[in-house]
Amino acid sequence: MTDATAHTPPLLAAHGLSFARNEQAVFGPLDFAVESGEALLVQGDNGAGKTTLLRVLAGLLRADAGEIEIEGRRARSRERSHAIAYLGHLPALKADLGAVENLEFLCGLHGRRPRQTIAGALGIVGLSGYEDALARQLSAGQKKRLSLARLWLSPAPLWLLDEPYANLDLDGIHLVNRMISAHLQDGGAALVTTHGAYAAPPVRTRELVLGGGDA
Ligand SMILES: Nc1ncnc2c1ncn2[C@@H]1O[C@H](COP(=O)(O)OP(=O)(O)OP(=O)(O)O)[C@@H](O)[C@H]1O
Repeated sequence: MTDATAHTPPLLAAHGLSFARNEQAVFGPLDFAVESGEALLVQGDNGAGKTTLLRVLAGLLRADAGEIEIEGRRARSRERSHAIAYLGHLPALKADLGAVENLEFLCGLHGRRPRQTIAGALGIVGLSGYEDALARQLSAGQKKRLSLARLWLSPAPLWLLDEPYANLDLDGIHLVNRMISAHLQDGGAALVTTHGAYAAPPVRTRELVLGGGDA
C-alpha cells in the first residue's frame, strides 16, 4: 500500500474492448494490460482478429465498445500518435524515395529518438550501403528491415508489431528479438502478433490468444 510502484499504471490497458464488422464480432470484449518492460504476444489463427486489434489500438479503426488507456489516461488520437509506433503488414514506405530519404521523411513526421541517427539505424538493421537505394528496388525482407530502422528511430514507447518476423531470414528474426529486448530494457513495451511462439522474443511476455473465448 505504501509501495509507489504498485500504483504505476500500465503503459497500455484495454477494458472491454470489442470490434465488430457487419454486426459480427471480430474480437472481444477484451481486457488486457502491458507494462513498461513487457511484451504482449497476440496469438490466434488466420482471421482471428490480430491485425484488426492492432489497428484499433493504433487508432486506425474505431472500437465498437471499450476503453483504451495509455499510462492510466484515456487515449485519444493525440496521445496515441505520440505513444505508439505501428509496424503493419505492409511497409509504410515511399516507393520512389531512397532509404535515407524515407527515414528522414518519417522522422520529420513522427520525431526521432534522442541519440539515434539514421546512419546508425541503417547499420543496426543491416542496410549500410543501401542509403540511396529506392524503396521500390529493395527486396521484401530489405523493405521490412527499412521499416524496422524507422521503428528503431521512433521515440514512441509502445510498439505495435504486426507479424514483425514475416519476410525475414533467421538473422532478421534475431534482429527483431534484439530490438524488442533493447526497447523493453529501455522502458518500452511491445505488442507482437505471431502465428507461433517459435520466434517469441526472450523477454517478459504475456499472451493474448484471440479466437474462441477472447478475454
Ligand atoms: N478490410 C476488411 N473488410 C472486411 N473484413 C475484413 C477486413 N480486414 C479483415 N477482415 C476480416 O476480419 C477478420 C479478422 O481479420 P484480421 O486481419 O484481423 O485477422 P488476423 O488474425 O490478423 O489474420 P492473419 O493471421 O491471417 O493475418 C477476418 O475474418 C477478416 O476476413
